[in-house]
Amino acid sequence: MLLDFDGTLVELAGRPDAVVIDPALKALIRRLAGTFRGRVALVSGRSIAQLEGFLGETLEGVALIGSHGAEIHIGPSRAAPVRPAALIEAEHAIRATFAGQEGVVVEVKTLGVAVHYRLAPEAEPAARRLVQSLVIDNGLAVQEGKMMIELRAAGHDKGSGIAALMAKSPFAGTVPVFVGDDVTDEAGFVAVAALGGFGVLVGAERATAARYRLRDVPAVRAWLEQPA
Ligand SMILES: O=P(O)(O)OC[C@H]1O[C@H](O[C@H]2O[C@H](CO)[C@@H](O)[C@H](O)[C@H]2O)[C@H](O)[C@@H](O)[C@@H]1O
Repeated sequence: MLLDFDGTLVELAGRPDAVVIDPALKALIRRLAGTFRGRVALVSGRSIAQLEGFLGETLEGVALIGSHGAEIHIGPSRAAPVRPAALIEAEHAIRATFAGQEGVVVEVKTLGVAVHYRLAPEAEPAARRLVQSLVIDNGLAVQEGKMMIELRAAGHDKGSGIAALMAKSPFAGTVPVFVGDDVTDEAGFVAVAALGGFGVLVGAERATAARYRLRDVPAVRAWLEQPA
């Protein structure tokens, strides 16, 4: 059972650090880790450090794919690329452009820098122009997201992360199900289908590689709460 985080397990919030982790979510994740005997993973665009910050000990027995597939933790095994040096320059350029612009949030992650304009939608064109101009054969790629655009380490996506996870114990030989809501999740839907499993899109109908759909976060949580 492979689960996206923002917009799937937790409701989207105005700012990246404002998501609400309720006790029921922690209890659900613990229960799933038991039900699926360790074959549960969070698959997020967030860094693993961010996920651990939100969920702490709840993640015991849960595998983690972070940074859009670049970081993979299964038990004691840890894999992640080196942070591209170009991210430092990119962060400076982004901060210089949006300094003092109310509502624009710059999120610095282990392997990326994101510009969020959920609270300042008028900043979207400038954010897109800037981020796209900063990819110049420097190991960075543009990642689209909901009301944000990000520069991140190139060469990975949620599909490659899921494929790597599914090749390892205790996931190898099982059928993957991946639940997600965002464009970054589409590569994951393609990957699980190629492995004989299926994707579940969260949200309104759209063109997708997922086979099934759930309406929203409460619908995901209710589905996962059902007895196995
Ligand atoms: O792959 P995910 O776990 O869904 O992470 C995708 C991005 O989620 C976060 O941004 C989104 O959620 C924020 C908090 O609700 C919201 O303010 C923002 O508009 C959304 O795009 C996170 O901040 C990003 O780093 C993740 O890549």
